[in-house]
Amino acid sequence: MEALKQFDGHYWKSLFDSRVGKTNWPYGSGVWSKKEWVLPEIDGDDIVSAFEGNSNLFWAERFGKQFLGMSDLWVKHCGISHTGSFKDLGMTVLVSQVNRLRKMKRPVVGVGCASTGDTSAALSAYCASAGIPSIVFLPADKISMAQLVQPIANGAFVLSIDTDFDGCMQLIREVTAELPIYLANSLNSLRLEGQKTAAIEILQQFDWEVPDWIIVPGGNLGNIYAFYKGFKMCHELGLVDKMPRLVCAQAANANPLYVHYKSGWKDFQPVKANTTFASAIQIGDPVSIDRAVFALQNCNGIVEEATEEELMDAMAQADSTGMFICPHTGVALTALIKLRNSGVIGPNDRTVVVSTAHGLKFTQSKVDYHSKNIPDMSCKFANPPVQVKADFGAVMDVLKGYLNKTPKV
Ligand SMILES: N[C@@H](CCOP(=O)(O)O)C(=O)O
Repeated sequence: MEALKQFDGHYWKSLFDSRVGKTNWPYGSGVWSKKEWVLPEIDGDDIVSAFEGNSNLFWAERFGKQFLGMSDLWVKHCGISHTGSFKDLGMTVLVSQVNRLRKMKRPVVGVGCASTGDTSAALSAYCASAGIPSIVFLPADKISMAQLVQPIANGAFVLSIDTDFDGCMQLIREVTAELPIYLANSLNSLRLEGQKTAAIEILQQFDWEVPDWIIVPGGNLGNIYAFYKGFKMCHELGLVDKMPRLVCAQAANANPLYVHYKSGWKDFQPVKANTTFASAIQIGDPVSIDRAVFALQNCNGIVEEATEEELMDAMAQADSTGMFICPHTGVALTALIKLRNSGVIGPNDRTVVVSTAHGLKFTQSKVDYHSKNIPDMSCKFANPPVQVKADFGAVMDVLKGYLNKTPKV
């Protein structure tokens, strides 16, 4: 009891030994003694930090080395922003322009968009901030709860329509042709002017050295063109001496660009987009198809696709290295894995994967995966919580089993 009062650690060690047995305990006894807890000095290589300085650029060291044998893999987290996706970059430009138009007494009664969740979140937030009415068309039951609540909370006029994103897009185009509602989807080039700044920022973050590869998830396809535009502008200004190669990554369940690419860019055909965990890119008839094809053709680009199992496994693997990404970034990482495995992307190629939205918008799919609650998916990287009685011995037994399986330092 004296030891317990002093709380010097030895009490806990002896209790542990008596419950689970000394012999299997892999660590030295010193780990429990107070003097071992004097902190050693650390040097720069020891520092565990997600981001370089203040930026949203993450060196994916563990994911790159452990899973792909890569030394120079980076993730650009565009979802670490006000509404949690890259859409903020373009929407601030567009809504600012509308603000100006309204001050000039131009007849703009509101701003509207069709959305799979992120565009509507950004539009509604910036409009609310400026006091401009926003109108959003959402496909009923096809976006995450976190995304649905964003425009609702921001006071947008939300129409939940019994169709898919392509149906909503068609409707908002017809409506904005009739009413003075300003269309905020990415066919509006103001959006792309904002989004292209992510490319410029990447170059700045690498001190104007051009990465070899940029991998971007693609749905409505405005963003792949925005990245092209940003890199192209810097190239033409002489800030950099070459273009990176762009890879557009699609979900196999919504892959019109991939099919088009595989056909050698023959006639484009829209597809019926099937349900995908990458719900923000569940789009079969992308509005920016021509611009995306132009961009990819002009930078020796590639299109890849990811099955549901591939994208969920890639997301889980990335999360296990501390990333907590969205399923769309899982699509982009799958493209990377495929291109790395086929040798197209080399071990030392500087590669940037664009993470488009915050993982917290997609917790349900992560919960389903880690609960192994997805039909026809083995969920091989699932990490379900362990149910255990509120009893010291039971907890210690479970911990012993776990610690015996973990790599020893
Ligand atoms: N994924 C998008 C779909 C619409 O995109 P946009 O960039 O063309 O406006 C979304 O979040 O709504």
